[in-house]
Amino acid sequence: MTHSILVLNGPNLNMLGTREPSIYGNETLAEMEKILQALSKEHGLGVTFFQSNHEGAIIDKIQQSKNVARGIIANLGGFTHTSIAIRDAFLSSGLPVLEVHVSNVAKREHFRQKNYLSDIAVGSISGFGIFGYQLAYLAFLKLLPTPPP
Ligand SMILES: O=C1C[C@@](O)(C(=O)O)C[C@@H](O)[C@@H]1O
Repeated sequence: MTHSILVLNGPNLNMLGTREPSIYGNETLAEMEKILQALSKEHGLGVTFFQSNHEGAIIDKIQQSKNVARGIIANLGGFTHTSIAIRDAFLSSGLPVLEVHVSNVAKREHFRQKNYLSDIAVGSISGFGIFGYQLAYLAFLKLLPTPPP
């Protein structure tokens, strides 16, 4: 869908709801998608979803989103801390990116403090569970000009 926000989730985020609930909570990706779809209906800014456990598939999706999506809400999971290639794909797309993390990454292990996305993102939301995706969507409503250019 053109002129939409792409919600892009990386590895292991398909396991939300059952994955380490003490860290990531009990809510699922499907529940998050339902909430954002309702927001999209209310506000008229389209939303599409993509999740992959594969770095190349994520890069392909970002490349395909150039001149199609209006912005990306991205939770890259573990790739946040490792992937220069995904960072490069975002830069090449020219799309505004809002970073989301379900857990508060700043409070966690040292190896999670390396982040290849945050300095090229418009902003980052971390530690609010799946509510973070909602916050990012609302931020895009503020940031993007209406109607689309
Ligand atoms: O997979 C994830 C999930 C995460 O991105 C989050 O949403 O809190 C944080 C990452 O460090 C981790 O590898």
